[in-house]
Amino acid sequence: MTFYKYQGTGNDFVIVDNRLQYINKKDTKRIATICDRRFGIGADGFILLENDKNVDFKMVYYNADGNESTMCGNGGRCIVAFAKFLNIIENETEFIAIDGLHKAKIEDGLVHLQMQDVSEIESYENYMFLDTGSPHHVEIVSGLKDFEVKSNGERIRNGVPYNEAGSNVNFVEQLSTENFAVRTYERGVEDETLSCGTGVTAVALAMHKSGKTKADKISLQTQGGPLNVTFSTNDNGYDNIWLIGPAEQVFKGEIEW
Ligand SMILES: N[C@@H](CCC[C@H](N)C(=O)O)C(=O)O
Repeated sequence: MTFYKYQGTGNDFVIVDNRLQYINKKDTKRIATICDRRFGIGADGFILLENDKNVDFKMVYYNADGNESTMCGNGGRCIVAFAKFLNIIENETEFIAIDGLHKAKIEDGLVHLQMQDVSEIESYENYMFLDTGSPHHVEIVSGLKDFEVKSNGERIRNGVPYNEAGSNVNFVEQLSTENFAVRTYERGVEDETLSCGTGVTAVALAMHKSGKTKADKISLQTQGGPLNVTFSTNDNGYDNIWLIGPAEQVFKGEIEW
């Protein structure tokens, strides 16, 4: 099996062209081993590019634990770069993922991915919760650089109200009016990753909703580099939401499936 490795601000993925449907998608153990950093290739997630009748392609996303999961924003940006590499698309596309249709474009070397509209943002005393294709807990902390992301993220992800289904957990520090630093504990990786696309999208909307910023173009500094999120507001919430950043092929290889 030929695989490709991509990274988007350090969130890394093994991507396979499965248009001929030769991957056994139920083999959770095999997918988890491929993502294992010591016994496999190593990745935060595994992505299949498949054919779709109506749009350019279909994205199927698995977390590093081998289970199919909800939307991955950085993975979405990486699969757009992969589709261009395979000559399936030029610089604009429409594809389908688990949360629905996504438009995307490649401009000035950056992949712009349109995310689903968001109407519900829950606000609590210490945190906010919203779904940007994947579920995200957003919490402001001070001293983010030295914050214990893994232990706090693990406790929140497994605790009330998320329990077994879990949530991704984002810790945020405001750097300036429209610039925020973010560190994310990812469900399904069960650790901090260097970046999370649906996570920074959730942070941008939560910071706007809570009045921490009035900007509709927000910069997010992840451990793996900068991302931008732009959006419009409407009576119901947020639409025209775009996640913007780099996506790079880092190598290709062959393994036995
Ligand atoms: N890395 C992701 C999010 C992937 C899904 C997540 N781990 C979950 O299970 O919700 C991103 O870039 O959005």
